[in-house]
Amino acid sequence: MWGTTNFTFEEDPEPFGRVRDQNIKVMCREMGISVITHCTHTLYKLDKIININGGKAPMTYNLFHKLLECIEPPEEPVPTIDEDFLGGAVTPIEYDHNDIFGVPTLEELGFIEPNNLIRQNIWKGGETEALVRLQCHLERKEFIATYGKPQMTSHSLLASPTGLAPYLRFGCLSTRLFFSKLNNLYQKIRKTRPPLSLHGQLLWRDFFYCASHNNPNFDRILGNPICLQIPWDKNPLALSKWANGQTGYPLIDAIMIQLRHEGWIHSIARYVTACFLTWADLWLSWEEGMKVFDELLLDADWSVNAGSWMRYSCSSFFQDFTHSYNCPVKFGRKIDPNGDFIRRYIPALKNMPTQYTHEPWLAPESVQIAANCIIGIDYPLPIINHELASKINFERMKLAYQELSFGQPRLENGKMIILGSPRRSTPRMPCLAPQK
Ligand SMILES: Cc1cc2nc3c(=O)[nH]c(=O)nc-3n(C[C@H](O)[C@H](O)[C@H](O)COP(=O)(O)OP(=O)(O)OC[C@H]3O[C@@H](n4cnc5c(N)ncnc54)[C@H](O)[C@@H]3O)c2cc1C
Repeated sequence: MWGTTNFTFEEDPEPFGRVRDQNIKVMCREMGISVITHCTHTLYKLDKIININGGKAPMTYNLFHKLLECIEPPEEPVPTIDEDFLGGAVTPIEYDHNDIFGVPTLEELGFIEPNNLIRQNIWKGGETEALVRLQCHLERKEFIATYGKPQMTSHSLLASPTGLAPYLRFGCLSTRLFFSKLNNLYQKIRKTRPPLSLHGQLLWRDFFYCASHNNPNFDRILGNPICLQIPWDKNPLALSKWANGQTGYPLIDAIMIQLRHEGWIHSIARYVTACFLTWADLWLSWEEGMKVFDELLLDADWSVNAGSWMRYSCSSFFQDFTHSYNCPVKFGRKIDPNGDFIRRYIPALKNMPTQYTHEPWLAPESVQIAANCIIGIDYPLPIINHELASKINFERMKLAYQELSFGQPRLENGKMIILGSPRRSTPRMPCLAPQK
């Protein structure tokens, strides 16, 4: 951390220290500058977890969680401005500070906003904003106590004024501060347990950081030892339609337009669109989806993004979980029964009667004319037949797993479960359920 030129140098205890960091230290040493390193971006010292796991990163969240019991808890955060900021601790600045040092606007930087951009000033940058959000977040005690079983509505898909991921991503909010404040709160209220608790969500972040340790190919399929080499299709046109919200499936399109306009989408929205792009519908590579998220998400994070894409495309991190949001129409009706979310982001469907908002191609011609939205002209026809595609893809996935010696699939309560092969002692594979 750079603060003054008068640090005391401490040997870095990290065996996995990055070459860049080492180079900086060497450079500083040559210049007579001391450097002190702290583990701050993650909660835990990841090399310790890897060491006690025999030099390998744990590949399931359960194992990761167990290993945490064997190492010391995260350090307490150092006192920060948040202790005082409500009390009015203000750094004196010159009256013309903004003129001289202010951040230029997008226009001043030469970016022209597209006309159709629904830009909302949702994500105000900086630590002060992060701390206010954290405070609000913690005040929502009930939400925190029952986190993991939230009642989803279409409103839940909108950016929340207490969202924190972009602040963690840019270091405006310390993960240790977040964790420690949660700890304090959990001592007072009833809590859910990881992996579903908010605590558990933060640990997912550390889990993916840990899993990507020493794996430079973590964000790609080729050469990535932890990723199943599933033979995904290549279809640049379909990829572009997905990325630009033109698949003809309103829920998917509304989410992708929201992402493009606002730089954030809800966790479940990420999951739904990831499934659609990969195993549920388009059978395109998770790598491509990850690149789009990487470009558009404000909280885009190399480890968490790639890790999540691998997980939700059934390519890695196999553990018991059931895919249940893979049908955009069915899930769309459930979460957005009145079509409010869809109309917000797809003006072409504004006047489409609610019964057709999730399947506008089924609207009779007279309804389309009355709604001023001709499907195929004003809004695209569906890019794919979901029912057919999900059945075909399901067979392809079965084949891919079999060829990779990942055991025989079986049916349970209408959902397909693929058991990991004993040879690889892989935990149970995700349930792949082609939905009607
Ligand atoms: C395909 C896909 C891609 C994703 N890409 C990213 C990414 O690039 N960066 C990113 O931070 N998260 C990513 N996530 C995880 C998760 O969706 C976001 O962290 C979460 O939606 C952020 O919203 P929030 O600020 O309301 O966080 P909350 O739900 O309030 O959670 C608090 C914090 O916990 C962490 N967290 C929450 N859920 C997860 C999770 N499933 N995995 C790891 N950490 C989590 C985040 O740091 C987050 O800020 C991705 C998920 C999917 C399915």
